[in-house]
Amino acid sequence: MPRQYNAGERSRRRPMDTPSKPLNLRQRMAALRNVPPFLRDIWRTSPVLAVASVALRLVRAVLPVATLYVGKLIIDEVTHLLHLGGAPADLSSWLGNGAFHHLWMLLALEFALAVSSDLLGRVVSACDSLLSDLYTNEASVKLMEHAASLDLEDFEDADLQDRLDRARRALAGRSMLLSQLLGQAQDVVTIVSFAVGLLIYAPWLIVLLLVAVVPAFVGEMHFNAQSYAVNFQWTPERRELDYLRMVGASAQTAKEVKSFGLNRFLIDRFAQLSQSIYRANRRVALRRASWGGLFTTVGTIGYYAAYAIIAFRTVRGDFTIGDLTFLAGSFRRLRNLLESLLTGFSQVASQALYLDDLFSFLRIRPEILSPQQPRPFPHPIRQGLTFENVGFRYPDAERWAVRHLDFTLRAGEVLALVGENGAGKTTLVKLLSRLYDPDEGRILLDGHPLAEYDLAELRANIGVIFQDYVRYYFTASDNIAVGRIEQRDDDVRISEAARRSIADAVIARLPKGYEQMLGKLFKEGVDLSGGEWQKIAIARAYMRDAQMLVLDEPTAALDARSEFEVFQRFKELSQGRSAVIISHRFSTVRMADRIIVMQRGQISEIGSHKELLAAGGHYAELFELQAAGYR
Ligand SMILES: Nc1ncnc2c1ncn2[C@@H]1O[C@H](COP(=O)(O)OP(=O)(O)OP(=O)(O)O)[C@@H](O)[C@H]1O
Repeated sequence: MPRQYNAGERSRRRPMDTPSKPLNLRQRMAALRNVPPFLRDIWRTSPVLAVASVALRLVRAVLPVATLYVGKLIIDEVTHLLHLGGAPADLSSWLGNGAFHHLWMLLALEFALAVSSDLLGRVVSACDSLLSDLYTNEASVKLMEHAASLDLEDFEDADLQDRLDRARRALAGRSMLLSQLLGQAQDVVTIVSFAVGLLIYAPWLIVLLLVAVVPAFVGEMHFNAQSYAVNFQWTPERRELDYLRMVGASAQTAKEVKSFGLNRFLIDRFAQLSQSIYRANRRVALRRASWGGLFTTVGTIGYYAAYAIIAFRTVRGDFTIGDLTFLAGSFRRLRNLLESLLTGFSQVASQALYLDDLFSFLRIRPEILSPQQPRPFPHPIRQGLTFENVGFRYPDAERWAVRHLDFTLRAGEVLALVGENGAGKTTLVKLLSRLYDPDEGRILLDGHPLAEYDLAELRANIGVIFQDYVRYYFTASDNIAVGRIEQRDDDVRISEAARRSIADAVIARLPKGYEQMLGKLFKEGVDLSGGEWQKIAIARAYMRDAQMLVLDEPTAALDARSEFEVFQRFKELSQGRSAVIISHRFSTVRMADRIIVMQRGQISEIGSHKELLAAGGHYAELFELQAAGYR
């Protein structure tokens, strides 16, 4: 059974979770569910680098407290030596004096700790950056592969384009997330080590500490979520900025933009849009700065309160001078660490929101799939392709693009489709090559629904050249080879395809022949005329052993002689193959075995050129109209 749903249902299959207002705490926390799969992906990227980074960070995490403690011991030792008196006169007597041995040992230890910490830091960042690069590369490939698996319909969906855009940005920015997460883990260990020291000496300082840092954390969480919401809301505009940038400065558009004098319009529109985005960001940035300033001051007050208490208790004789430096240092470091941990956590939480975009994009599943057990594809096709009451409506469209299509494309037959603009010809072609599935009715190939055949095999057997074929900025040879990219190195096949589509004469005139880079994007590229590009594109159809050829306005840009020649060859070569040709030129159309006339998405007439002329209907009217132009 074909899927039956209306356009509304289809657009609802991927509801957009647009955070038009700032997300609440639960939603923000919920995004953290993306962290474990992210870490799993990182682990898979390179277990060796991941282990190295974590292990080295663990070692590095306890170095600060060790350093601070050795510092305390040094100060206590110095104070002790001062009390003993008998200071040495110069450095050499210092070095030789056994009484200073302990002090020297401590200094050497602190030096060793400092050097190790620096070196470990370097190695850790090298590991992180290698791991991030690897992850970004792998995830980008995954993103491309996934995008390639989606349906054409998905690509025509603006919501999906927004999501893809955010997924790409998520990927670009998310490599930092790894260092951040591992840095967080390292900070936790350091914090625990400092907190143990503080707990032994003065447990109440811990409470003071929390009071000092929590406001900053809450503030950060709030503003990070707001930044994300702004980013989310402005995705379509950001995509428009990219688009305007492209239209304003690209080889494809320069000709028209210049002759219409569109630059000012594009630049103004760009400036206006970017200014609006800037204003939205500025609002958040300014509020963040002012609240952030206030919260930091609260933290500083907490620190100095603690400092004053410790100083007072040292004077009272509860602590040594060494303890004073250790405690004040611990408190300051702990505060900074806690603050950065909490800020980091809120950043991780907001990065996790961006990861949501990446993962949710990767979760989108295509609907046009091969069946589990495909039916063997017929070689040759015997009965042909039958449309049974086929209807299709584009997502969110009110109108049916095509409806009640009932006809058979017989094996070996050349069928032409004619009809005015928007009549549904291209839609019909997209349906028969299963770029879309019908919303109504069914399409059968040799009596079985198209969906029962393997998708790749079906497409390999139907060679379609669309009217908006792509001009690849590749060499001439590769431009033809895209019709069957596995045969890219088969020069004979490529030149044969060029001969059939009369692209061989175009290529013969190129300075580097088949190796000539086409288009003006890359160095030494040569541009072609519209008709020349078209001949190259038609050659792609001949690269395939397709049993069915579909040419959607293949000759629109060809001159009269070329068109005639292309069709002569096409007729010769499509012997035994079925073909569908869409054309507005009756000189082409009349060569077909049968002609389907489409009007407003429906078939109004079917027959041979002669039959249709004799019937005196819409076809005859259109034919007369064009013929009159030549008289
Ligand atoms: N991707 C799309 N999304 C929504 N509507 C579409 C889309 N493509 C085409 N349509 C609409 O579907 C109808 C049929 O379009 P189709 O491209 O099949 O016409 P056509 O006969 O090939 O026209 P032309 O001769 O201009 O190429 C038109 O009304 C068009 O506006």
